Amino acid sequence: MRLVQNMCTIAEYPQAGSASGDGCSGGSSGRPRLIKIAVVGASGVGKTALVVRFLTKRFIGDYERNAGNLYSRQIQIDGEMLAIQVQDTPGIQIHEHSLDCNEQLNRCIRWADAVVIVFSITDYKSYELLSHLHQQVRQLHPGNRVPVVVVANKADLLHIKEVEPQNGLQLANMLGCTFYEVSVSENYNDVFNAFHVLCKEVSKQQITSTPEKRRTSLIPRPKSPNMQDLKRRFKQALSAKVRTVTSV
Ligand SMILES: Nc1nc2c(ncn2[C@@H]2O[C@H](COP(=O)(O)OP(=O)(O)OP(=O)(O)O)[C@@H](O)[C@H]2O)c(=O)[nH]1
Repeated sequence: MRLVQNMCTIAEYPQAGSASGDGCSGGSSGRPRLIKIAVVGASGVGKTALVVRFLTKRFIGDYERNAGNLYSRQIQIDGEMLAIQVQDTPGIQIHEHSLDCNEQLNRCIRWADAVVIVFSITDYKSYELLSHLHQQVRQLHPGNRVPVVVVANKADLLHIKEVEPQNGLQLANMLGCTFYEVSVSENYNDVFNAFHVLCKEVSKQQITSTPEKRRTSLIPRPKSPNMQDLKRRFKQALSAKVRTVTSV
């Protein structure tokens, strides 16, 4: 990717959040809490453009094919400074009836606290991929409701649309995801709002789940059987048996 300013890749970025890397510390260490977002979708839907727009406010029309870069930015949400890491992922290849999710993509999804699934309204196949990707996210985060936002991009290209925006909204609702129709090229605010909503959701989850985790770890473990007691009872049982045998 070219011409990216005001951003740094993970290699340059100081590890925000936690040493444990669970993205939930901060607070006590004085560092901003870390929120990790993966952006996934078919090739050419505008994933890189979306990420760059969010991070720099700029639309840069021409990118090299993405190999999966990680970017970061700090934003303030509800008065709290958060460190956001955004993982741009390589475009997914669509096969006949299956999703070709390689290990790199799966790793990104597992790593993320939240996922943005992007499709383009000018590419029906990218829309069809949506439910497969959503399923993949749920499979890779079993028992954990990772927030997912569906972004229908290229809203400025209505004259060549292949997907009715209404269909995107309906499907997103069915999947329980927030939906945003955006034009990365023409509108920064919608892009920002999509990420903002997602960050808020993750932030809320982190805040509510952290004390829960702590409480769970404080619940006493069931005691292991007391060996002395077991031995005593065993001896008692044995001597009772011996008495029975002797008395016969
Ligand atoms: N008209 C229009 N073009 C867009 C918009 N967003 C992205 N594009 C263009 O779509 C093309 C693909 O954008 P990318 O951001 O490279 O798409 P990608 O999903 O990252 O593609 P891969 O790297 O192949 O996965 C580029 O030519 C962008 O300029 C948009 O909102 N409107």
